[in-house]
Amino acid sequence: MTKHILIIGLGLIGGSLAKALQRNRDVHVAGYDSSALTSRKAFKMGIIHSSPPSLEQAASEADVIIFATPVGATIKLMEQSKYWKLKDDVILTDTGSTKTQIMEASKKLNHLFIGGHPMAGSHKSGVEAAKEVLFENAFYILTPNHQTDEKHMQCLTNLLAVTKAKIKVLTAEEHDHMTAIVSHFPHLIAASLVHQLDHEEKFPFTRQLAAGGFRDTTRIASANPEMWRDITTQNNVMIVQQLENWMEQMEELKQMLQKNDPEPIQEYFTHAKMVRDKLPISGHGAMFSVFDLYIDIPDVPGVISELTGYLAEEQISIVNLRILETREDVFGILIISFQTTEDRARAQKCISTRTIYDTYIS
Ligand SMILES: NC(=O)c1ccc[n+]([C@@H]2O[C@H](COP(=O)([O-])OP(=O)(O)OC[C@H]3O[C@@H](n4cnc5c(N)ncnc54)[C@H](O)[C@@H]3O)[C@@H](O)[C@H]2O)c1
Ligand SMILES: O=C(O)C(=O)C[C@]1(C(=O)O)C=C[C@@H](O)C=C1
Repeated sequence: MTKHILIIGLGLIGGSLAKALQRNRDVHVAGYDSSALTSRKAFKMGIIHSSPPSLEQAASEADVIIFATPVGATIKLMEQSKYWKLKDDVILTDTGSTKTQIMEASKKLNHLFIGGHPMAGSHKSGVEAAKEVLFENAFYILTPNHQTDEKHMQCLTNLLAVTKAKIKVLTAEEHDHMTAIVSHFPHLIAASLVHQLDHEEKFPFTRQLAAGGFRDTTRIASANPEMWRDITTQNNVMIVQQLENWMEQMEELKQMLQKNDPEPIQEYFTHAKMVRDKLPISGHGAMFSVFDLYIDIPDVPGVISELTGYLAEEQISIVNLRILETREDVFGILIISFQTTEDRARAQKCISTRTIYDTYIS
């Protein structure tokens, strides 16, 4: 029997989920967005099967409703859902980056709610950025509440299986504690690093020098400000706690730097490198939204079109392309990003067999 899914909010996450859920032939994916243009685009792009004009009507036909809206809007929609005529055993769920306030709001609902958060994403937003493979190998956190039973949990897990994400069950508090450390607070650090450029008046050229290091560290600062406003205000206590821990550590770091003893300074970097190098790299997850291939290229005209031409011939799609450094007579590094590890492996093989350029994965 066809399962009717309604996704509310057709941006990066709602659109990606819609695409992935369509892999299952037995589901009908209806999509609703407060922007009529977005709903229309999603329908035209084939991301959703139908674009119902009335949210309440669509909700009444759904077996599963997924709120994929910014977390502030999600809480308001959850409130409204109390007045919708829903099927008795409908499952309500969300994709929000915070969980405590959403799970608190779920207690007032008349229907079953299971919190959700796919730990994969990007600094890009909007339906155009939606990718069917976004959640593959990433953790997908579920936060059941007191009403959740095994049957409904299994039902949602089965539905999400096509995303190829790894389901992990946590409490809302565990979720918000951990995401404050690995997702929310890093976002503030990235934004604060970018703000440092505003204070640099002596050498305006500094911005032009922002190369690999600065760009890599601050990529996430390009994400949707409204989404991050909502995340920061909802998980505020955990984030402030994290900031306090960080400031204590920065004080220790400052003291170490003032002593300027090379040994502990190297140890500081060594320990960070060791922990960073051991982080799991198998999925998109919190760490990777794209997969980079590094290629040593000579600084000669036409080399980039030569390489992209080979990839095009073998139908390997690229997501991004950038050069780290090129000087005359010196090899520069071309970084080509791919959507999946499979694409990257095919590209590496293609370039290694067709050229003499060295390729490597960082
Ligand atoms: N971007 C990420 O990396 C990421 C990753 C995992 C989870 N999330 C979470 O998923 C949710 C969606 O994030 P996104 O990146 O897809 O955002 P997005 O900005 O790409 O899309 C959000 C969509 O929701 C729509 N919307 C806003 N208010 C609405 C309302 N009241 N009714 C209907 N539609 C409404 C917007 O028009 C937009 O199309 C957020 O809660 C976010 O915290 C984001
Ligand atoms: O990769 C990115 O650009 C992201 O910021 C994705 C990221 C994260 O912090 O890891 C952002 C917010 C989400 O709730 C989950 C994933």
